[in-house]
Amino acid sequence: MNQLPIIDISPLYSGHEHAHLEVARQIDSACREWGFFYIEGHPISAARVAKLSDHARRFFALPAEQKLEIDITRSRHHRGYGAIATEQLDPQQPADLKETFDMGFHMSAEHPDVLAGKPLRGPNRHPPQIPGWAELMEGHYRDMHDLASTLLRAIALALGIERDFFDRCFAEPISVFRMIHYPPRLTATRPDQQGAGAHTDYGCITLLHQDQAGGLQVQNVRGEWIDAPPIEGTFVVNIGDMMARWSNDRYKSTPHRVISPLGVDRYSMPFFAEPHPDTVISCLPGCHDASNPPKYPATTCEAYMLSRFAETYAYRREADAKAT
Ligand SMILES: N=C(N)NCCCC[C@H](N)C(=O)O
Ligand SMILES: O=C(O)CCC(=O)C(=O)O
Ligand SMILES: [Fe+2]
Repeated sequence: MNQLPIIDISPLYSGHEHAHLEVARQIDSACREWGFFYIEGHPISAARVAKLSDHARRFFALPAEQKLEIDITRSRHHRGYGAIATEQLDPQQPADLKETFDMGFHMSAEHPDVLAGKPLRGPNRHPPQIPGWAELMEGHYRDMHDLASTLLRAIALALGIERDFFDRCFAEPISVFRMIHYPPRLTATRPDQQGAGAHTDYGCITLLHQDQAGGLQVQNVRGEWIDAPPIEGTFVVNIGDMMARWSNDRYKSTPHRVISPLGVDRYSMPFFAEPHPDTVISCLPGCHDASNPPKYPATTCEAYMLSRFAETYAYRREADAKAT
């Protein structure tokens, strides 16, 4: 009831079919009961995580005017730096006390999607001040994509659908890798301001690395907030709203939030796995039958994500209001 499952996924890399099935079964039951679990036995090295953490610290320590050279609110493709209070994940609360760096699947200016002006498509915008930044981040984006794909193949196995079903949907994805810095909580001036307000994620699955500061909380079935404490060497994985919808609510998209610690900075690194924008999100085979018909009309990944972004970003609401 108060303890998220921890799943060792190393058998997914061993090649034995029965071992894959056993891990798939564990992931399936965690997604149905919690929509949240930890993974261990993944291939992302501790050295890689340490390097990324060091880069995050250096980036967020840059002077504000340098970070704002890649301001996400001036990006047509939703990439770059988001200053404190750019996002408001819980509309009942003040905007989030966090700053972010977002990157996506890099597309050059000549790619047909970019030429066509597709909203989430374009080149990444990396800070030039930190040596080796772009190479590290682009390599990590590919590795996180591969890790998400491995988990999605296990989910396909659990659902009894073609093993490469999601691989096809996740070619040229709109997945985002994000770095987040939460400054220490300010109880004196803003006692109610949270690091990240209560929310559910929008996409399919999120793979989160958190540092040792703590502060992530997840809602259990009784609606109580429980801690999801840092566990060295793991990622916290959770289901997003698009996957809940795709799976006809077989899988849960569970509310979570971040209460920033007092007196210490917190750093986290989520990877939001989201498919190709044209992917049709209509009830997955294996998730409906005569007694359990599809609950949601079909939509596309792009239409769904854009509708959700408008809720989170004040600057997008203003832009949308001007446009209409
Ligand atoms: N595909 C993109 N651009 N995703 C951006 C990340 C949005 C974060 C939000 N908390 C979420 O749950 O998705
Ligand atoms: O930073 C964290 O631990 C969680 C962040 C989160 O839930 C999000 O950005 O969607
Ligand atoms: Fe989240």
